[in-house]
Amino acid sequence: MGKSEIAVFDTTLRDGTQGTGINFTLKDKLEIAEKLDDFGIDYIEGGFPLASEKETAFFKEIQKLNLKHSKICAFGSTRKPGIHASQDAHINALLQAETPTVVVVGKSWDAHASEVLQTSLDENLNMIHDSITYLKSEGREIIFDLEHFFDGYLNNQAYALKVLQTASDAGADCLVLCDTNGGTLPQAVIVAINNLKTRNLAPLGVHFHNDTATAVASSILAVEAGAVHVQGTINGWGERVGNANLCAIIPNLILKMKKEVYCSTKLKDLTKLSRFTAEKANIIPEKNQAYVGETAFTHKAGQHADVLAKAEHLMEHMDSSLIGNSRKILLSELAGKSTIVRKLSKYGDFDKKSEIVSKLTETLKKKEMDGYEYEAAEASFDVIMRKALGKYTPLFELQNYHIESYKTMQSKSKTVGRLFLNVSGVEHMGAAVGEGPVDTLNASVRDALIPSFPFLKNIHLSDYRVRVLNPEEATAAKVRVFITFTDNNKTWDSVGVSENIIEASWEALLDAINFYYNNFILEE
Ligand SMILES: CC(=O)SCCNC(=O)CCNC(=O)[C@H](O)C(C)(C)COP(=O)(O)OP(=O)(O)OC[C@H]1O[C@@H](n2cnc3c(N)ncnc32)[C@H](O)[C@@H]1OP(=O)(O)O
Ligand SMILES: CC(=O)C(=O)O
Repeated sequence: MGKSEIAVFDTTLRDGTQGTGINFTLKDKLEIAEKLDDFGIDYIEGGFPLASEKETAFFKEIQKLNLKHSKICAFGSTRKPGIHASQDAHINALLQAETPTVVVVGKSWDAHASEVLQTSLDENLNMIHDSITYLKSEGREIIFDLEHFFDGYLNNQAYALKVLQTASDAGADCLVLCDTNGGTLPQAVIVAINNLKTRNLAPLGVHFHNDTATAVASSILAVEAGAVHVQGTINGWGERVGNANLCAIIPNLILKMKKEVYCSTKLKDLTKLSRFTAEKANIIPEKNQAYVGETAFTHKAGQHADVLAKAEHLMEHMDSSLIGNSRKILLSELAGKSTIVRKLSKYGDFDKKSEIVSKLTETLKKKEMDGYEYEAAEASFDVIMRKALGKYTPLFELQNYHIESYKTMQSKSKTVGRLFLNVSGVEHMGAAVGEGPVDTLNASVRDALIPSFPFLKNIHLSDYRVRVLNPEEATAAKVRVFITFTDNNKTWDSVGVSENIIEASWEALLDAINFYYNNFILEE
């Protein structure tokens, strides 16, 4: 592990869970904390112990895990007005969490002290001072979050500075300037931080929300201006539109700014960490997230694929493997010959002058004109390439299919199907009753062929999507059907287009089965 010049503070388990739709079970929280520790995050804010029994339980259970590096922090407010810190429920909950570090959040915008806490500005300072000194006397490291610091600084600079000085004098180990409402632009952040440089204060940290889509920018500029502690969440989740995204901040610090950060030796696990956390939150990760998103190194334009073929360092800002991501080149109407050469490379060496490359490029453009889309259906294009190369062996030929849907007053609709297939001159018949035509076709093929081709038992349809291409044609409109198949290990996608949804589905089904048959059965 590297040394730490900048401390990375993760609040996925606290502020992250303030994001809409982000809910973790206790087990999820513990598993995420373990992954954050493996990755080398310096501080993990585990939650708000006063908020619920689950939060309290987290702090008990996490002690049993013997984390290697991360310091677990409990989060809570300063004491209430007019009482001693030792009598305050928040402060006691923080102590009972038994974490080495506690995060105390206090008001630094005068209007919040008077209108929300409904106390005097002096009493707010006392609350901050007492809470910190009391927790320090109990042996805790204190990270003091100055809630609404940048708005406070704008509205009553003298008071915001008094809050900073009070917390620092009380012994806070780090003063975190928070943009709680997320409305501050990076230039204002820099002005404020530069103005603090001449003061004798504890080290500074920052915590940004992303309401102006500048949270990451503000975080890295703040580090440039002298902040030594940066807070954020995995995947940028958090209250309202989210927090600064650590999946962008961490590689920015390490790769672009050459800062020494403890987790630098684990950087290649960043994409995995992002996806693991998304899985725990049961959220499909944003594909276009910087660095770790599925499309962060995906190229669609033909000219870009051409550059990658000639000089890959000229078309990507970094080597995607450094953060555990990978490059993809998409097939589409925007592709050129370079993209086809790359796709054909699994079948041999071709160059842009090969006749087959021109032919396949034309086929691709024409098929896309006709409504096919291969970007998310590469199995169908693989079948096209194999046909062009003479490397395609169909599992069967269709003689005919017959599909009939019926519904009675008493029952919901059912579809009955029967088909005849020809396999090397032998006729196979299959029949099934299914929920709808695609289900029935799929089941009929399996009924006909599983006795001779048991591999079909191991693959199944996992997703089916339909898009109407020209809705103005009403019931005569063309539809595009995408099918995803899986063998529970790999997945592959195919596409079919027709005015008839059954025919479009059949086409996609054929490609999906034949893709697998040619690539994984015949060639195994
Ligand atoms: C910027 C941030 O993200 S801060 C983190 C906020 N996180 C959360 O609120 C999530 C967890 N919160 C909870 O479970 C609950 O809100 C609790 C348990 C903390 C408090 O619940 P309740 O006691 O019912 O209070 P409620 O949520 O209605 O109001 C918040 C109280 O905290 C007080 N408060 C807010 N900030 C501070 C502060 N820095 N110091 C002291 N008190 C504070 C408010 O004045 C209000 O007190 P009041 O009830 O005396 O008016
Ligand atoms: C502390 C915190 O979460 C905030 O001010 O946004």
